[in-house]
Amino acid sequence: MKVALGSDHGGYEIKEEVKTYLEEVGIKYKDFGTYSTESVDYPDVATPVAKAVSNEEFDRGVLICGTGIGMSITANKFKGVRAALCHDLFSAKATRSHNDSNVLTMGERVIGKGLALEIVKVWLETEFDGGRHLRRINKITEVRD
Ligand SMILES: O=C(CO)[C@H](O)[C@H](O)[C@H](O)COP(=O)(O)O
Repeated sequence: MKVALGSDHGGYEIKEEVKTYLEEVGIKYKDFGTYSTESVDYPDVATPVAKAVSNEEFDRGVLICGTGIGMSITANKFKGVRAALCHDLFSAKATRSHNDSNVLTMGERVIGKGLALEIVKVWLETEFDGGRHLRRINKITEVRD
């Protein structure tokens, strides 16, 4: 599995923790920035990460900002991206088994690094259940406004 990782300044500290975790468990990743706590605009980071998942260069994406909301809104504009904002373990597990989410977003101003790492772990480890959930995901793919 290859993970595309990114944050704005509001999610920088947790992004660095996630990198350490991925290294410890031997999961390949690319850090798309940001590389300091200097202020940046979250769409500028969410875009290359979501593109890398959309074009299947990477299997999954993890995006962190202050709330996780801006990252989620941006990432979900990309074809084939199912970004899920998760701040609890139940949602992190359910969004993998039911939604086959391929991008996880979190907010560093909402949760601490301990919970964030637990969320990343369960989200990376949980498989998609398929079945009725696949039918629903296919409907999402086909939705046009
Ligand atoms: O995207 C966000 C909100 O949806 C993030 O929380 C950003 O990190 C936040 O908006 C950044 O705010 P700042 O006041 O510029 O640090």
